[in-house]
Formats: sequence, C-alpha cells, structure tokens
Amino acid sequence: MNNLSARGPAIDRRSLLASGALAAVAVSATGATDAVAQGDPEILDVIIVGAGLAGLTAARDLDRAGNNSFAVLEARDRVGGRVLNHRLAGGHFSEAGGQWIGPGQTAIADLARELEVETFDSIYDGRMVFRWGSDRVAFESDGSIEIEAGLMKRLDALAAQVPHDRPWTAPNARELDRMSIAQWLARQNVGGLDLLTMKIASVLTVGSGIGNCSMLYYLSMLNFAGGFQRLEAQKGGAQQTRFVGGSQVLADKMADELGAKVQLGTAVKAIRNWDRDIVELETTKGRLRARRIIMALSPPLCRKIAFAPALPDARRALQDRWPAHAPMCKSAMAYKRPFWFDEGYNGQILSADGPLIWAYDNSPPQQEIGVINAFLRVGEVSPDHETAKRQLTRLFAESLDDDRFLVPTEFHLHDWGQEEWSVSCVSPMPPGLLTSPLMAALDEPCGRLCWSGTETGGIWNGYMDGAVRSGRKAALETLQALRAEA
Ligand SMILES: Cc1cc2nc3c(=O)[nH]c(=O)nc-3n(C[C@H](O)[C@H](O)[C@H](O)COP(=O)(O)OP(=O)(O)OC[C@H]3O[C@@H](n4cnc5c(N)ncnc54)[C@H](O)[C@@H]3O)c2cc1C
Repeated sequence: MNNLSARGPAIDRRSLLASGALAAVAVSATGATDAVAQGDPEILDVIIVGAGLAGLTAARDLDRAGNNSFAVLEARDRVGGRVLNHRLAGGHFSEAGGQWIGPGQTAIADLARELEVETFDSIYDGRMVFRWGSDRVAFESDGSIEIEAGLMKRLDALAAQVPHDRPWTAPNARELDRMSIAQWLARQNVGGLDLLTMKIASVLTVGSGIGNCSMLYYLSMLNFAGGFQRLEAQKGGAQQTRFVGGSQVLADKMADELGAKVQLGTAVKAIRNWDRDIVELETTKGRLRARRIIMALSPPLCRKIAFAPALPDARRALQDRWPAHAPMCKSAMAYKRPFWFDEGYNGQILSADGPLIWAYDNSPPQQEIGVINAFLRVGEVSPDHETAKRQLTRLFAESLDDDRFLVPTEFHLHDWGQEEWSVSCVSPMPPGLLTSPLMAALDEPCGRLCWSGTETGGIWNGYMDGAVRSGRKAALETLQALRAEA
C-alpha cells in the first residue's frame, strides 16, 4: 500500500485529538471535560457515528442550528470516509475515492459554495483510445458516451417511469428488479461495441459487472440523474466537475469548523439501549451516552457493531443482504506536465480487458503538473506497488504512443477492497433486493437510531451528493425529535 497523506495542515491537531486521553476529554460540549475518563459519561444530545460527508454534514447542521451537545465518532484516523486525497509533491492532490459532481447535484454544490471550495471542469475534449486485447483505436471525444441512439432512447424512456425514491412503484418493477442489467441488454439484442460500453459503464457507475446489478436499480439511477448522458458522461454528466484541492477538502473544512467535536480513531463497537431514552455506546476509547444517535455509515458496516437489544429482523436482514464488496482500485500517476495535451490526446484510455478499466486526466486546474488517474481491475493489477507502476506506465506509453509515460514522478495505488472501514464504493444492488419488503428498513428509525449515509440519500444515493442530503435530513429529523421531547 502506498504512502497516503490524508489530511491538510490540521493533521497535527487532529492526530493529537485521536491520541486517546484528549479524545475522551474532547467529547464534552459544555465543559465537564474528563467525564468519560471517569466512567461517568455526560449525556450528549446526539452522537454521530462516522465522519464521512454524511456524518460531518449532519454535525455541521446541528451546530448551525445552535445545538452544541454532540460528538462525531470516527473509526479511522482521518475524516472523509470514501473521499480521500492523495497528496502529491508541490502541494497538489489527486483523489483516491469520490471526486466528481455534475448537474443536478445541488446539495454538494451548495455545500462547496458555503465552504468556499471552488470547482473546475474536467478536461475531456480531444483524442482518446479504446483498447481490447492487443488492438486499439483512437477517436475524438467530446466527453459524452457513445451508444446507439435507439438504445439510449429506450433506456431514458424506461428510466422516466421509475421514480428514484420509490422504484418499486414503477410499472413492471418486479420484473425489472428480477433482471440484471445483462439480462435486459440481452433481451434488447445489444451486442458489439454497445455491450462493451455498457459493461465498462456498469463497472464504473455501479461498481459491479452488468450481471450483478438489478436493472430496476440502474434505471432508478438514470431517473435521478435525468438520463443516460447525465449519469454516465463527463460533459454535462456526473463526471464533469471537480473540486479545487481535491474532494476531501470538503470533509477537512467541515471537520476544522467542528474542531474537538470530531473524535478520530474512535470506532463504535456496541450500541446498547437504543430502544430507551438514553443510549449507551461502547467505543475503542470508552463509553459515551446520548439521547439520539445518527448512524452515518453504509448498512453493511453496521454489522460490525453489536446492538443490544438486537436490531429488528428486517433491518438485520437488509444489512446482511446489502452489497458489501469493494473491488474498486484507483491509481494516480504524476508527471512533470500534462504532455498528452500537446499531441491532441485528452489522456483517456478505455480498456475492455487487462488491469486498466479507464484512465483519465486528473491534473490540477492550472496544470502545473500532469496527473493521470485510473480505475483498475482488482485481480488483474499487481498488488505490488512497483510492478503495478510498470504495468500501467507501459500500458499508457503503448496506448498513447509516448515513452514519456514510462517515467512518472509519482505513483499512488489505492485498493478500497483492503479498507477496514469502507466495504463498498457504491452499492450495486443485486436483483430482487429493491422490491423486497426489506427496503423499508433502510431509513426506518429504530428507537433512538436515525439511519444516514449516502445509501439513504433518496436522490443521488451512492454519490457524495446523496451523502450530503442524507446528513441534512438526519440532522433535521434528529433536531425535531429532540424538540418534541423537550
Ligand atoms: C473509488 C470511489 C470512487 C467514487 N467516485 C465518486 C464520484 O466521482 N462522485 C461521487 O459523487 N461519489 C463517488 N464515490 C462515492 C462517494 O465517495 C460516497 O458516496 C460518499 O463519500 C459516501 O459518504 P458517506 O458519509 O455516506 O459514507 P462514508 O464516506 O463511507 O463515511 C462513513 C464513515 O463511517 C466511519 N465508520 C464506519 N464504521 C464505523 C464505526 N463502527 N465507528 C466509527 N466510525 C465508523 C468510516 O470510517 C467512514 O469515515 C466514489 C467512491 C469510491 C470509493
């Protein structure tokens, strides 16, 4: 695994907070500082589990609403969860996790504006290369995704009938949910280049092959995006816009605002009495108590927490069935400058096989250095850092006809499948789950527990935007519940 620098300048302060004694002190919102250490925890209004975008947004909203009796508990020694910046030389960044936003993602765009984080568009105009086996072809791209016009029309028309927040109410919902994307495409006689494009799009968008994801789920995504191009493309789509400083800067800025309320290195191991007025949390740093808990993490990660009493059957079954595998691996290759633009290339390579799925330009906005990021096929790319670097530089050099690719200044590799606290990038919902009665348990509160995290976003779920929406909703519902009790 590579040498990741996860945090900005505040890392020293936050590392200090993560260091045990101070973390126990930090929970106090009102000044009774060492209560946790003495085994007599102060009762907070709210504890938020998880300092990803959802948890931090929820915390920020509580704070802005005037409530300062809360803490955010984060298992890792950094904030951001599935957003993570690789720090490159010269103070540049490249994202190992979530990075783009696009039209319609208003919640995350608003958050960026509030935090004064600027955005810029990806560069996608130019020649790109498509490769399969030892063959390759270069073609001009404008950032849209080419599939046969009739197929796109059929997908968009079907998606328009699938309400993203209630996909199970769509006409033929059960039939579409029983079917994988692959089965639907086969019924439409889709083959050749269109099938290849759909296979690659599926891996990148839903994080799995077309055989593993429900067609109804994919249609619900097309529905919230507003059509195929809006979901899959760069130009005018969900892969269009980036954040200056890398996406983790959003999480870092929120954490900086929240200061000592965010406790790093504090994994929640058990939650007791969630059905009573005061809930007790056992963490790796001691016990805490609160009136309300916001669970800002993905459903399968909740399985690591021991709940007493046990969660309702439907919630447990949902957590068990929720996709929990993260076969996504991303790399960043840095160069002195983005020389590929000189030759008219946009830096993109799409590959039907081998270690590479999709390489794309990820240079900083002023292009002081050149960066090519890539999504990789786990299992095909060597887990050894140096071997993987050689594999990829050769591939880039061969695909774009330029030996300068062989000598990068830096290389980072990040395999999300190796992460303890992120079991999936996005959720490739398997056929049958979306129309099962278990889905009602996704955001149905259990006693004092409010379920949050991008999976509960309602729109753009699976995306950073969904995470922000889910955090806002959880904060609002929790504040309302506290007020009702007062
Ligand atoms: C490779 C990759 C590429 C992506 N690309 C994009 C993209 O381009 N655009 C986009 O919009 N989205 C993208 N996403 C998805 C996006 O990053 C996520 O949807 C979003 O960041 C999820 O935020 P969250 O707060 O809901 O969950 P998370 O980020 O998963 O946060 C949950 C937090 O809870 C913590 N936690 C877990 N268990 C415990 C515990 N027991 N105790 C305490 N803390 C715990 C975790 O450490 C984590 O920090 C991508 C994701 C990946 C991995």
